[in-house]
Amino acid sequence: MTANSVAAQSAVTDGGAVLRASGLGKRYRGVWALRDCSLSIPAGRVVALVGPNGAGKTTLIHMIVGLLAPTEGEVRVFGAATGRDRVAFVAQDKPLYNGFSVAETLRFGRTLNPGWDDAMARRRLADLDIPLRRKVGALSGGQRTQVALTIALAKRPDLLVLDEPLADLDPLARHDVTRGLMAAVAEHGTTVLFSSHVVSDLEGTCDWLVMLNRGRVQVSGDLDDLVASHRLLTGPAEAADEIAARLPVVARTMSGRQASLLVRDPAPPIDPRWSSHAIGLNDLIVTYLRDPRAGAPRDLSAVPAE
Ligand SMILES: Nc1ncnc2c1ncn2[C@@H]1O[C@H](COP(=O)(O)OP(=O)(O)OP(=O)(O)O)[C@@H](O)[C@H]1O
Repeated sequence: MTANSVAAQSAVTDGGAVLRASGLGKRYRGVWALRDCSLSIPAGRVVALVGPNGAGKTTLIHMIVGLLAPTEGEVRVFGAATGRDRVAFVAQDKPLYNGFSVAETLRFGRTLNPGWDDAMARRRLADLDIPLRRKVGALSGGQRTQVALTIALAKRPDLLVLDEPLADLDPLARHDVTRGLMAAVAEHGTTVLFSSHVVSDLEGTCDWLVMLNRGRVQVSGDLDDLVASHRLLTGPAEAADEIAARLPVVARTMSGRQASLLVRDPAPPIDPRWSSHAIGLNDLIVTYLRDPRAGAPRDLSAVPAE
């Protein structure tokens, strides 16, 4: 059995999860950057990892791709704790050789990666009007991102991990990048995990959401399930405590005699003085991120535990 077929076998035996973290934690000089991180990601998803600055996103990503060793717990990728040959990673600063031309960068990639798809890489760069002769150091920030992303895609990975790929892109380029990611998933079943602050770009792009806040997982789950499982309840402020005692309240805001409660898995019927509304993705994310204590550290994953 080859290494790849062992890994593929492992992916199947890991309950269909491409990635599974259990009690994962990282401490830097006595301070926890990430703690008690347990989650699993099914294959073929586009996963958005969101969280405020310093939430632990890069730390989690670096442990996933094998650049950092956990202080506690473990993360398994395709069922294995080590070995990341089916993973491509684009780091936040998109490290490329400035002195190389784009063509030389592609040649370098082809030399290093046995499964390299050169035709796709050239086609993609031509579609993006990025000249192969241009030195990488002379490209714009957005063009560098596109070159780094093209190299990652040309490796034909089963898991593509990107740390803030959208940060230095204009709205059109962000759209192109997210469309490219979705096409990779559709064509090759690649699982994509990317961190982002650009919450407005997530809708219509990702279908799985992981929210980190102050080193803890607030939420991890299917995007549609998450949106459907939350409701915004509005009603008289004096009855808010009574509702909060019965239902899992994620966040509450008071305005005069009116209270608004974001509730997870609300069990009807509720007090008839209260009304219940659906909540959009952006409002849901912002509400969680505003309160680091919101949301029990719980995995909504559909992937069964081992
Ligand atoms: N090498 C390091 N040494 C010490 N502390 C670190 C180190 N790397 C990260 N940290 C700390 O760990 C915490 C999480 O950092 P991390 O870079 O993972 O967050 P992030 O969510 O990616 O942030 P951002 O959105 O700003 O990129 C922060 O408090 C950060 O200061």
